[in-house]
Amino acid sequence: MDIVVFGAGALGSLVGGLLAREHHVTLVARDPHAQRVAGQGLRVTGELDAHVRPRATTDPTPDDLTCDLALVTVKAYDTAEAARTLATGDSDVVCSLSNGLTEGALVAELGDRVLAGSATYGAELVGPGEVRCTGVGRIHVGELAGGESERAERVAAAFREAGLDCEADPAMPRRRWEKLAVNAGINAVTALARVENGALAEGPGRDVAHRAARETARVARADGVDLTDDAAVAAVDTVVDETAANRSSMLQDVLSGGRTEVDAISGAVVDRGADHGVATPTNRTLAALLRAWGADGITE
Ligand SMILES: NC(=O)C1=CN([C@@H]2O[C@H](COP(=O)(O)OP(=O)(O)OC[C@H]3O[C@@H](n4cnc5c(N)ncnc54)[C@H](O)[C@@H]3O)[C@@H](O)[C@H]2O)C=CC1
Ligand SMILES: CC(C)(CO)C(=O)C(=O)O
Repeated sequence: MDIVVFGAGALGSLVGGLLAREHHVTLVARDPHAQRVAGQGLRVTGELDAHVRPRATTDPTPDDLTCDLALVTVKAYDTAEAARTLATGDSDVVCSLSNGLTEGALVAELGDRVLAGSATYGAELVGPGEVRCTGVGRIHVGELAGGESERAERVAAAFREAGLDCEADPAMPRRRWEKLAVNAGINAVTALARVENGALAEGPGRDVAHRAARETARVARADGVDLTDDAAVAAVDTVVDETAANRSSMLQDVLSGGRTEVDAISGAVVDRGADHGVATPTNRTLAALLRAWGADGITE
């Protein structure tokens, strides 16, 4: 398969690097990472080990973006710009693995080429040309509206050929909301409390994460998605357990002084809740604290 990974930072470099073991992969990244990958290849270290030579570019032409599959792995707030650039090429299918509710921005530019996706692999960019796998997770792809999908099956099979754990999921809307509940709980609380995911296995952080997840499930149901409070809480507990040693991507953002995805995660739960008249006091508080940090954040 010809695959473009748009936004090859931590997650995109890990997934793109693993896909390059079997497929023709182009990473759209920023320098110095892109330059190092183009010159010396990409090293995958940590829980997985590979040295691959995908193409890498900072400034893709429409030809570079013409492919069987475009994977979007930018931060949620960069999705709209990524979609506008991808629209200059001719990709058969576009699938985002970003956290948060980002599909709207993709569909606005790319229409029915868009599939939904979610990933629970853990990735950290060590430096130019090297990405560390901090957790072997799973990828799901499927139609935005749900249902069986030949093209999602094709994408999942291509991922599996390259040794990634990937399934096509006919219940993608529910899975997306479940992942949102996980991120609303884990990412926001670990970023504010400055703890690894495993710290939410017990204690006061666990309770806040559960409240945020239950609120997200209530909003999901108001949005027509069948996600129970218990399922959302169980999903948080499972991810806490499976990724105990991970620093969530939002904690990594806070520690590096970067921008967080608060608008697409806690903020999206609050906004969708308001649309449906569902109260979301925990997510509202978490979003306000994250935005207060973002406005004037201390990183040490
Ligand atoms: N890192 C992780 O373990 C996981 C991350 N995610 C989600 O995946 C998404 C990406 O996360 P990370 O990889 O951690 O972020 P990241 O910041 O490491 O990677 C995003 C990359 O996209 C690049 N980018 C953005 N716009 C670009 C453009 N126009 N041209 C070229 N490059 C561009 C940025 O320079 C950056 O390197 C987020 O939504 C995150 O929440 C989901 C699961 C796990
Ligand atoms: C699954 C989880 C919570 C892993 O840390 C994640 O999605 C993230 O860090 O953004």
